[in-house]
Amino acid sequence: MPLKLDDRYLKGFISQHEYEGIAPAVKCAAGQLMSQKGQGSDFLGWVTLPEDYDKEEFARIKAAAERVKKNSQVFIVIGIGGSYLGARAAIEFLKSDKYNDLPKDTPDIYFTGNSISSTALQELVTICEGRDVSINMISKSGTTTEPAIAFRVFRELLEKKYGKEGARQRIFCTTDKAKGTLKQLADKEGFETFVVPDNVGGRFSVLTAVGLLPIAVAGCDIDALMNGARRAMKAYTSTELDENDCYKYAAIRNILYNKGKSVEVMVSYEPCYAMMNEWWKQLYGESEGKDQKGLFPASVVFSTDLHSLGQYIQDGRRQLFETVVLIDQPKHQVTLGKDPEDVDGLNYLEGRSMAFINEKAFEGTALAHNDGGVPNVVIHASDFSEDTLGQIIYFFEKACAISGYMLGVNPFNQPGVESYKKNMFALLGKPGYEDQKAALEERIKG
Ligand SMILES: O=P(O)(O)OC[C@H]1O[C@](O)(CO)[C@@H](O)[C@@H]1O
Repeated sequence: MPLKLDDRYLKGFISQHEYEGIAPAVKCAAGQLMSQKGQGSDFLGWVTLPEDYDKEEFARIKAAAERVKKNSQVFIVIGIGGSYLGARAAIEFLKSDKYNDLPKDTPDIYFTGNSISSTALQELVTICEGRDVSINMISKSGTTTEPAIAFRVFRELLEKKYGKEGARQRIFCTTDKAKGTLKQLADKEGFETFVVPDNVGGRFSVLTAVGLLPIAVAGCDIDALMNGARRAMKAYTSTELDENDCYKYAAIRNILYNKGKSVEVMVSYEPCYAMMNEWWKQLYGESEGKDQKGLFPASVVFSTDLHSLGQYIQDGRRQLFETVVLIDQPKHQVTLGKDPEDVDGLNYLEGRSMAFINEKAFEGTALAHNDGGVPNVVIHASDFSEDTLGQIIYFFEKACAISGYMLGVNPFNQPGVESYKKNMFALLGKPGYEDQKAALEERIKG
């Protein structure tokens, strides 16, 4: 079943003539994207990736995943941003946010190199003690500090445990096909490598080896994932808004942004979607937040966060709209039984499934938030299958590109992230940053 955008909770916030008003801008953005004439057009490899991905490498990914499944109890995935969020989000969506704790015949999977916390790193080293471990080091640039630090620690751990040759069989590197420190290191040490294509940016890379190897190690069907993405690629081509929910979502975001909404809150009613929210936040935040423009992407999981951020969304500053992703078919059903004494007063729900209760929670919340002045865009997906996930990924990637072009930014660069890196390198005394060091230290002294 294809994704379905439901606009009933936008009534009173967007009128038909506003869709008509923005339609030419959507067409223009789609033209820029599909003719490859817009800004950042060197990074459009993801557009046709579901069809023209490297089939030989895809087979190698599956073979590597089978080897890891057989010889490892723990699989450590090292990467940050687009080099980790998509894989983790997919595994939690398809399997569970409690994947490591549930019974399974695949390795535990841990993600590291996504912070500089020695506490987090050391805890993971402890978890690996006495267990068979393989590593996937992922960095498109091959130079990012956070994963490089973690890789140094885990490479040493594996070499101590298995010897150089043994470790070599257990280390997989996903990086640029030719350049970067990681590629050089992998070639020198003889680690198996997988490629992040030049024309696919980090946040658009989940359907390359970046996401596919960890997802396959978790026992997910990566063929079905690519099939779903391919179906979305074929489905979202019309430039008519009422025929293309992907472009309609991009249009709605821009209509609401233009009338003063500055924060988009991604809402899910499933805890296993929380990391998909994180993946989406990087996708939209890095793509649109530039030139002093862009919606701020935030996220919540309901009903959990209705008991924390719910107050603000209902009643705080009115700069928000919500995008709700609803998964129609839960992975597991739970139905409420009867308590003869009804001490908890829940007998009125006897025989009701939790999915039904969750649905009523959503409907009640959407209406309440509408009453509080918060528009809701709703996107229905049918289930937690690989096929559906492939569609969701492609839907948000393509909508992001269209939306970014409508906003007038280059959706495919991220110049802003360099600022913290430069300062950190200078403060750490990295060669080449000597001039900035003294000035920064002076500012810190105050
Ligand atoms: O894969 P890399 O090159 O290590 O980059 C990781 C992440 O860092 C960023 O470049 C930001 O610094 C993201 O765009 C990217 O997803």
